[in-house]
Amino acid sequence: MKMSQTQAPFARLLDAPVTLGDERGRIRILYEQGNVVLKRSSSVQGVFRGLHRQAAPSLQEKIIRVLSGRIYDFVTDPDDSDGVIWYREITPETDWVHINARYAHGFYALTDVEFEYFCDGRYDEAAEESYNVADTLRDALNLGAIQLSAKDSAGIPMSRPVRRAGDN
Ligand SMILES: Cc1cn([C@H]2C[C@H](O)[C@@H](COP(=O)(O)OP(=O)(O)O[C@H]3O[C@@H](C)C(=O)[C@@H](O)[C@H]3O)O2)c(=O)[nH]c1=O
Repeated sequence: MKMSQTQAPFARLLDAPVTLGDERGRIRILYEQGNVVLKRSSSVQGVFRGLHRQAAPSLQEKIIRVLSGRIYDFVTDPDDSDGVIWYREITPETDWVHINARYAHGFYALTDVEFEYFCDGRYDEAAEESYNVADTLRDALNLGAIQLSAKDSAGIPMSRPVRRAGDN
């Protein structure tokens, strides 16, 4: 990976080796070494990314945070037929949040948002499962317009109860 050494011995993340943009915003891969990847995505208000999960053996643990803006973050265990979709609000004041690899994960941008996430496990598009929960969330949370990518629109439709984490 290309690093600046202008203030050796400190290295700085230089031009991201991969920048992927679309109408929702962009993804930058800031660091990738072995199974460890650090990514940052920007999304405009109203974008929903997810729900995504990578199937075994391409499991992916994630540690996420919000750098600016606010999101509703969502997880559900697709293998639990009685499962619910859990959500919580995450802002820059929230600490890093761990997302277990068994969960399908996604978020809704309540404002324009910069989202950063560390993945233990490489990106494997062929192993990715995508669940479309847009209608479910629109009904449950009154979210208004939801902007999805074509890929996420084609995800498996999923309808489950939606619960705020911490509520029983
Ligand atoms: C995430 C990612 C995407 N891509 C490519 C695939 C595609 O052409 C383009 C956009 O990909 P996506 O639409 O899947 O990007 P995105 O919707 O931002 O996907 C992310 O969503 C959040 C909720 C997560 O939990 C992440 O793990 C990841 O799945 O970028 C990579 O090459 N590497 C990556 O690591």
